[in-house]
Amino acid sequence: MTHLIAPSLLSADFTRLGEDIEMVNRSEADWFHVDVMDGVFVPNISFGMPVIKAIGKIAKKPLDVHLMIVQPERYFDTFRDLGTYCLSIHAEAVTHLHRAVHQIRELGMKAGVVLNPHTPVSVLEEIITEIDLVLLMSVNPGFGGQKFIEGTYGKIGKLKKLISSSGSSALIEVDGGVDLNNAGKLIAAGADVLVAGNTVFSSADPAGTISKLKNTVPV
Ligand SMILES: O=C(CO)[C@H](O)[C@H](O)COP(=O)(O)O
Ligand SMILES: [Fe+2]
Repeated sequence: MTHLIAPSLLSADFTRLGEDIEMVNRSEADWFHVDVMDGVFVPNISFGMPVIKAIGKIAKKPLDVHLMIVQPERYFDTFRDLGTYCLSIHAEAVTHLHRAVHQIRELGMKAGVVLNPHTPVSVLEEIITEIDLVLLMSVNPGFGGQKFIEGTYGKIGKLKKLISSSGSSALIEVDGGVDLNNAGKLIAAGADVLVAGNTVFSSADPAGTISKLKNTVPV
């Protein structure tokens, strides 16, 4: 499978969000990455249901929702109703991860588990065959435009080993500080999905940058 690109709307220009969404619709991007922050799990608040509802009305590509909230189980139904394709929850935010991922799948969504930079891949050992995606944070969550953590390459390698040795078909997504310099190395390490916020939306040619990310070759 060729890698997928998921532009993060966190870095979009909210005064012209509709235009930025239309740009992504027309671009070579595969998914919309939607970052939901509650000011408790992470030290920032992003946007909530009315904004996501508006995004869903015009987005023509699947919504890849990254929940950075405590007790995410409270909102699984709501995110399904908002048209979420893949719902990712932090391993650090739930006590009963197994129950939570099954609830997500039973609602008809793909289930993703997110790991903060300090959380080892080994926490997924007993659940890797029951999830659709692992989202590795390559920055500490909460803000766009942060510096990529270099240890992520090694973590992707460990995750790849766990996935292949278990027979899991989970995708590996990398989120935070992804740019045109590290994309090729991330794909070579085994990343299937690259999230990019600042790199896309602060560029002079966002659609062109998405195209460059999409056509990046492993190095
Ligand atoms: O989850 C996130 C932050 O918590 C964002 O998806 C991520 O930071 C993307 O932004 P950038 O590419 O600018 O780093
Ligand atoms: Fe994210």
